[in-house]
Amino acid sequence: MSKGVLMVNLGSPDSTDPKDVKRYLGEFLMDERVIDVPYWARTLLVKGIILNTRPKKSAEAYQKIWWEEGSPLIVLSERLQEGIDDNTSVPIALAMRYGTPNIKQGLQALHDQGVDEVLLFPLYPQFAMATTETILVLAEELRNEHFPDMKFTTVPPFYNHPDYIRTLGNSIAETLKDVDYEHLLFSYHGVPERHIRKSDVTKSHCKIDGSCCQTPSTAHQFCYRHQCFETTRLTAEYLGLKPNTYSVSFQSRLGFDPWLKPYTDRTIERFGKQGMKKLAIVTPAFVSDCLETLEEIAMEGEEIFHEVGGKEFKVVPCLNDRDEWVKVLSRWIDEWAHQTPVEA
Ligand SMILES: C=CC1=C(C)c2cc3[nH]c(cc4nc(cc5[nH]c(cc1n2)c(C)c5CCC(=O)O)C(CCC(=O)O)=C4C)c(C)c3C=C
Ligand SMILES: [Fe+2]
Ligand SMILES: [Fe+2]
Repeated sequence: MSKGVLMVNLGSPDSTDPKDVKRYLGEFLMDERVIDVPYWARTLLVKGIILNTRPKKSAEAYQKIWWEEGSPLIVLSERLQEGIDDNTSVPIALAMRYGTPNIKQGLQALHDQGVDEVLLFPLYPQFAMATTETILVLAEELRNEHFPDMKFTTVPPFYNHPDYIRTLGNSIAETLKDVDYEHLLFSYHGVPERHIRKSDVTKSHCKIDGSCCQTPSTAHQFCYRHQCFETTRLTAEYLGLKPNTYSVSFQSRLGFDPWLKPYTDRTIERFGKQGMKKLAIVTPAFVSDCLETLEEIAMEGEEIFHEVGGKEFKVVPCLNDRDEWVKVLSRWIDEWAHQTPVEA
């Protein structure tokens, strides 16, 4: 068998034109694992309400962060792919869950190179129904329909992998080396609380309270909230952070349902109102900088902090194509590619 890798990230609109943003948001938000309500209700909500108002506002936000080469998320994912490509002989394709290049094109590119054993690599440290699961489900559907002879293996969420924690920790330490800060906020993309309950395989563990995510359970294999707390705990341990000098919050909520709390914008505001002057922020749910880090955190977040009296606001970049990260991922891929199959 011939092996290859399909790395998958979220995706971006093709341009900052509101029409392209609308097409992208339509594909994204009509995904039943993102807006997880019955089809008729999703259609009403997305096509009847959100797509009539949000594309213009989102397009303006994208215009603030767009690069000459295109969407930062896609450009940075491509740089990561190129870096890995230089470090391994295994064919690597890159795809986006929404927009282009899509997962079917990625699988086709590997198929055209003679690959019949694919390592599916969702570029998300923590599992979520709206990210990891939707990639794996779509890839499986495409395999059944178009690539029946392909074999899939999946990279599991790496939220607690020592290589990931070390790389994240080193990136934070390097960025904050000469920065005087009072608090480090770990801001993760939010999800509706309902998603956490839906992904609970025990159907009773996740209470979304002060203790469930710290109490051992098989539910944690699919608990985004637990995995965010673990990434934070392990990174803080690696960096030797003192208690009360760091905390967790969740950003980017959409709609009126309760999402994971505390919310990042309100946390930043509260810190400023309490008299904090110097805040540092890291966003470990994203491996590539994107709209949510470059605009929502680095621009809006800083503005909120300054409005309430904050002075210094330092954002740690995502791992992007950081040399140490490229080497870690190349090694993971090589280890998978060169392992000897277990004889039956
Ligand atoms: C950990 C990663 C992500 C999770 C979990 C996630 C859940 C989630 N997102 C939305 C709605 C939107 N997200 C948007 C942008 C966006 N989301 C992620 C990652 C996760 N989303 C990224 C990397 C990005 C940036 C994409 C880019 O092009 O840079 C947007 C679009 C922008 C906007 O209009 O604000 C929406 C909408 C939901 C509803 C959800 C879980 C249910
Ligand atoms: Fe999102
Ligand atoms: Fe939990």
